Amino acid sequence: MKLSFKNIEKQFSGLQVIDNFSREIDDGELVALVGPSGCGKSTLLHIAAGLEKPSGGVMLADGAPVQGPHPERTLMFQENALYPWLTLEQNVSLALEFQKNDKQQSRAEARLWLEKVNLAGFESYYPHQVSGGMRQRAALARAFISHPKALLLDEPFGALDALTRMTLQDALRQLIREAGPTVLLVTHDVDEALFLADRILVFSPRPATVLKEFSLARHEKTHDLSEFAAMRREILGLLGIHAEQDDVAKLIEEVEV
Ligand SMILES: Nc1ncnc2c1ncn2[C@@H]1O[C@H](COP(=O)(O)OP(=O)(O)OP(=O)(O)O)[C@@H](O)[C@H]1O
Repeated sequence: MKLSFKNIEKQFSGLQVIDNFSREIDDGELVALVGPSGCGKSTLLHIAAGLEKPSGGVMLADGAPVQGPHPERTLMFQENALYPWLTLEQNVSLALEFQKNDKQQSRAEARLWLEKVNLAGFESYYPHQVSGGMRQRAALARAFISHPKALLLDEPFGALDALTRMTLQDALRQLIREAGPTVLLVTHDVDEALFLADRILVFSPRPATVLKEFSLARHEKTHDLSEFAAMRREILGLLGIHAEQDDVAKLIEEVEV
């Protein structure tokens, strides 16, 4: 699905959050949105999802104006939104049952998707009985089961520790390769953006405008991101973080773990 942001403006009670944002996101492309907290990244995702209406400009999905939410454009949040009173299988299956699919068939398909995200054997567990990483795996299965044409991911792994985040990034990349949706990814983790994205948009503080765009398409990537060191430094610099500060932040993170 091609997503087109055309001269998007957004204000909330006089607060200008998005200022004339225009970009085309190609079918099957993964674009990461990186920027300071509160600059308006989630607002852009909500506009693409049809949850918020722009104050100006137009949002198009495959050339048609976005009028509201649609299962073709699936949003996934950081805090997994699994229902605590349903098992993992029921949670994943629900995405299909909502679309009036046959219940037994939906359950069978949910089991297949849970297997794809390495959760075979945990179908009848409740969310509180599994780890945060496992809950996000289930949330990924639920996001992919209805074969969305666009996936809108808002800090999907932000609440996880660094190691779990990496294994989830691998799982996400594998699912994307198989299913080929267009993906918009909001992340605070520059390494996550470098690892997953074909393109990175770095935003200014509010109102969000694009400071710089980085293309990473056609790179065969691993978690060893040393070939992107210069780009990483530049992105962090645009965000006002200098390498030494970043190292200190990492050190603090390690000490806290
Ligand atoms: N529904 C809303 N009503 C009023 N103000 C809103 C609404 N949604 C967002 N805002 C405001 O718009 C600004 C941008 O919020 P948004 O969540 O898009 O930022 P963000 O870049 O995703 O931030 P973060 O990285 O911290 O999640 C904030 O000042 C926020 O308070």
